[in-house]
Amino acid sequence: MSRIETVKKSGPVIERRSIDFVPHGERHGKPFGQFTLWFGANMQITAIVTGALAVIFGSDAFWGIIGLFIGNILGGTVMALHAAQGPKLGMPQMISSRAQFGVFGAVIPLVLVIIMYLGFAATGAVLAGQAVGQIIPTGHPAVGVIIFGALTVLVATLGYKYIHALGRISTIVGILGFSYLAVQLFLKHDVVAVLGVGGFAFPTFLLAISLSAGWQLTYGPYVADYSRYLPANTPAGRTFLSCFSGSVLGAQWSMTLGALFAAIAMPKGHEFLDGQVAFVGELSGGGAIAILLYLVVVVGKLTVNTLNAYGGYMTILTSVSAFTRQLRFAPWVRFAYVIGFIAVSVIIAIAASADFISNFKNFVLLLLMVFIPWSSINLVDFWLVSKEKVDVPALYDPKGRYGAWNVPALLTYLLGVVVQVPFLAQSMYTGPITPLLGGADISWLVGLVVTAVVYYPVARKFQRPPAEMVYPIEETAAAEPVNSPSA
Ligand SMILES: Nc1ccnc(=O)[nH]1
Repeated sequence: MSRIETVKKSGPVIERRSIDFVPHGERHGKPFGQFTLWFGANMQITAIVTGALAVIFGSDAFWGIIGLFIGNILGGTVMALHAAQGPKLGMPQMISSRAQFGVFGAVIPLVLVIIMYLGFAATGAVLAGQAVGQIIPTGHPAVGVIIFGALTVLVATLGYKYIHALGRISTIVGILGFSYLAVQLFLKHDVVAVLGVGGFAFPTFLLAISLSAGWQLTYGPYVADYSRYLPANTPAGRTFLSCFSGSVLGAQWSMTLGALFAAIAMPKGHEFLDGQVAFVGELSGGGAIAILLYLVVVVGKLTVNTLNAYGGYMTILTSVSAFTRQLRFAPWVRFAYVIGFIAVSVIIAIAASADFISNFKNFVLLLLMVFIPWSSINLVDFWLVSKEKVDVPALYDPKGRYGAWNVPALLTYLLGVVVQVPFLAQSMYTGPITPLLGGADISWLVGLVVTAVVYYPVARKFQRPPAEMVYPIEETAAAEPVNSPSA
């Protein structure tokens, strides 16, 4: 038992748990914490870039903003349905997907998710590194990236409590900074003049919806990680609403700014695209205010990048522990994994910052394709088939209820990936149906719906969910959830 004692000795400063079940006695917090974390995580420059892309790819600013809003609501619903699982599960989302795919089978979506987090961490570090470079000019872009990476390692290593604290800071900083930007935008530019000039076009409207829906869907694999310490009897509706409203409002605010930036900068020749971070500084009017706005950029990116690092390290641990069968990990193990993960992202960021925008768009839409079916299978199983009941010990046992490889689920997953191919609109590949839709990529919607419709009867036939939630043995001795939702 020496391993567990090492964990305990480190005290409460650094989080003790990783992919193991959070006992009811350690549950704390209120659903409102979901709002601030996800609002803060979305008040960031990459969301601004995503909003700008809607206009750059041809949407009128007004219709682009409406399309982005619809996409945020659709994608945000899926994302918050994952979040609402956290208090019940008491553990990270990706380990719970062993309930659908089997203890080894879950490794397939896990590896893809790890690559996605790495990509986000790398692309995010490029932008945040630029902002750090504006605050502390060294002449070497790599220095900003490395400083940002070090900050990410710090917060992700401290863990859950500090990540939520950063979310609260980021919410306040984001509201102040983004309000200032909005005011400057309206004072310096004739914003109303750029609205509605392009008219409505269905393909570009669909594209705007897909961009923001895709943005929200990327949070699915890790959003429940940040609600897993909430008391198990927290009403799912409250977790859902807090998370949903935070993520949708934060993203919509950022994306609206982005769509307007792009609409205004475009006639003068893609200014926003040429240097997103510098554009924000210029809009602020320069000087001390610009420095403050660069700080706003760094804080927003730090929040979401910490989620990438923390979610990334737990996903890697989940994959590794399928084979090693280890259950608990000491804080130094987290530190080692987080540092390894961030080091790789920093190296990619330094090596590959050119052509950032087009790579970013392709990257998000391409990776979405491989885990949209994961999202669909997870949600259908948890909410409709297993009906919120999980056998927690069996998640750690390839010979248990969930087995090693769940072949029906894995085949459905494969189908969910393949069915999207005709609908793809990628720089490397455009599906045969895409031109009929004017070039818009709706593969995400096809993937979500087809996978859900196929998986439901499959799961009804093959899944054997427990009649009641099964907790680890040490928990069953204790009474059921001890904290009230408002504790
Ligand atoms: N899931 C994410 C979306 C956007 N940016 C990130 O860094 N991560």
